[in-house]
Amino acid sequence: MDMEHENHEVHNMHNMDNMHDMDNMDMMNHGGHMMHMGDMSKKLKVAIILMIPLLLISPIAGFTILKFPGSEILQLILGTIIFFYSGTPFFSGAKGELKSRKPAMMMLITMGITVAYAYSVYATIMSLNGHMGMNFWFELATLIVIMLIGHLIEMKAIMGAGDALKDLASLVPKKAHLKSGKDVELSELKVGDLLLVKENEKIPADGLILSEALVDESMITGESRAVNKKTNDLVYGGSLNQNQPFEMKVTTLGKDSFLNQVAELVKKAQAQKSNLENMADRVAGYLFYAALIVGIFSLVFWTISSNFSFALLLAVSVFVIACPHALGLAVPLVVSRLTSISAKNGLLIQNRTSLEKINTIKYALMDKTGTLTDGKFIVRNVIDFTDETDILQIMAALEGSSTHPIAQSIVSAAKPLENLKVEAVENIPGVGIKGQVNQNFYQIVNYKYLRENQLSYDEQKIAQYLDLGLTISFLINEQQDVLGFIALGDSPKSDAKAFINGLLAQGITPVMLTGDNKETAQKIASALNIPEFRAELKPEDKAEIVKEYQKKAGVLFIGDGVNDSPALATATIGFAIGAGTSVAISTADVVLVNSNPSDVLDMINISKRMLRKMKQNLWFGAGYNIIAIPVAAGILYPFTGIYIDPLIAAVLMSISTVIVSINAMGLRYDKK
Ligand SMILES: Nc1ncnc2c1ncn2[C@@H]1O[C@H](COP(=O)(O)OP(=O)(O)OP(=O)(O)O)[C@@H](O)[C@H]1O
Ligand SMILES: [Cu+]
Ligand SMILES: [Mg+2]
Repeated sequence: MDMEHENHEVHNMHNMDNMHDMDNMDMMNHGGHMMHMGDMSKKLKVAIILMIPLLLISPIAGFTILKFPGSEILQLILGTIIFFYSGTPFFSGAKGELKSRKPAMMMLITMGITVAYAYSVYATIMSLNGHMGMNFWFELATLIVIMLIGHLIEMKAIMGAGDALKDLASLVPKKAHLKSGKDVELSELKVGDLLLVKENEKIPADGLILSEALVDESMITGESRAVNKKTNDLVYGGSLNQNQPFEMKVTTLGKDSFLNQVAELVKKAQAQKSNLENMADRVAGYLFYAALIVGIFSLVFWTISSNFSFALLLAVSVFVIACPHALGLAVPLVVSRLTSISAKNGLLIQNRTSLEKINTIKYALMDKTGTLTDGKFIVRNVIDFTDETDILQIMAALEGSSTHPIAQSIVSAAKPLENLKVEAVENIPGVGIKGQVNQNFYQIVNYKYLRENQLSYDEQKIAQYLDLGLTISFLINEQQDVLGFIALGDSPKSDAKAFINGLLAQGITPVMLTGDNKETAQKIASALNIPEFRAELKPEDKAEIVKEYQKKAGVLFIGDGVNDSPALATATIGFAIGAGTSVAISTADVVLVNSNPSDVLDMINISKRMLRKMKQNLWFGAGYNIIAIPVAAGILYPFTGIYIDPLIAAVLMSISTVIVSINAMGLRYDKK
């Protein structure tokens, strides 16, 4: 690896803080506008300072506190400065919206303040020429002030909700101690460096530990227990060394580090747009046109039936109150909460949009080996029909390169291999493995293969192992003679039963799908109380069965193996076991970091709450306008005398976004 490249990656890691800010910018970028918080607060301060003299010299409800020659010119000057200086965030926002041909909230605000400004200039010129008229200078100033405050509050709210990434970034310490005694910046670290990690310090990078230590990884994996690390175990940058100093060797840095990958996932999950969100965007677009039409209509109507300046006032209110901020934030705010809550519960969301389908779920299809069982097979018995060969040796030789859990247990049960020559090894999906050992061709096959190919075998000898619910792997030669078999077993995970019961309690039917034999499947199913199961499946069968169930309702799939990936991709929501194969992990919607199937129950509950919050927010964000726009247009005025001043309209608009963000923050979840 060339050094420059590597340094660049490390640099990326350091920039995680910036990355976080950029993310928020993206969110604020809804209608194509971008605002800077610091800039905005300066513009707000200027507007507030100029607003005070304006308050004294402007007519408010027909009464002016201070009147002196030239005071009208002064109003014009102050108002113009406020409009052109403090109003710019809205203008540039509107420009962006026009460019992307999606007129929305910034356009509405710009229309509102521009109408108010133009009319005030006109009224001031008229009154200088002796015509009396009402002007909006004070309204204009307060409107801009409140809009700026509203948007500042809202930006802060988003930042608060989006803290997940910042929390992750702050986990990594700034410096690392080299074993040689020197302290270096993280950016100077290289793969292979030996580091010293002191007691109660954060681990600076991913690497192999060279002694023993107790490490708290809760901030990364969500696992609350401290993990006892032994020599050559992996430790992750960002976790906490709890008891004694240790040395470690750096293995991964920067972009490839575990923490950075988590951060990337969080970022991706937040950037995805779901159906609900696209709907919100569309409604926000419609609101612009609705406000435009209603605004113009009320302008014409009230000019005819009342007077022009009252008509203008109401038109401005309509534009301002319709600003669909609450709508635009309804979903993103809930999403930021979702990602951080889930991460704390050991759930990594890779594709959150599928979680919105949670209420359709009626079936949970799951794999057996590695998902419900721990996938650590133990060889129980080796039955060798031959005299001249050691079948365990041959089988271990064939399995040497396989990642299948059965393969790994056979390899570890065998004595260290003698000089066997292993060639042309090939997996037989759903069956086993084949290849040559010392020039002789062999296959490892399962029980199903034996029956389907009608090989002769001693049924009696097998029956007792099947009764025990063991998995059996047979060794056959080129002539398809059965040379012997190995009976293996693994045991259910400790929380598998709680998981199944949890699903049943939620009205979700668990179904086990396995490549293993029927007898083993039956044993596990009845031990765990699983009502339906299918066994002896080929890898492609699992996805087909998922489709079959999907005709009836939404389907969850939980799996770990290569043979589970098609099903994971097909399912409505796919969950991969964190300790599973990388293929399974990359196709899943959610990764169970702690490899406990029962964490799926947490995700179900969190998703349901998330969906409820999103819907509440969308209804509120859209519903508020159904009432607010007509009232702002003066519909109540003829009967009750009630109308909405632009100032009040701006306050209501801000309050509506605050309500939406408070509601989103209310998304909480505590594991029972
Ligand atoms: N490398 C292998 N060595 C021995 N047997 C194998 C091997 N690969 C597959 N098999 C046989 O094929 C069957 C199906 O394998 P597959 O990987 O599809 O499912 P599985 O991992 O056993 O079970 P599950 O689907 O529950 O995870 C296994 O039960 C086993 O009998
Ligand atoms: Cu707004
Ligand atoms: Mg499996």
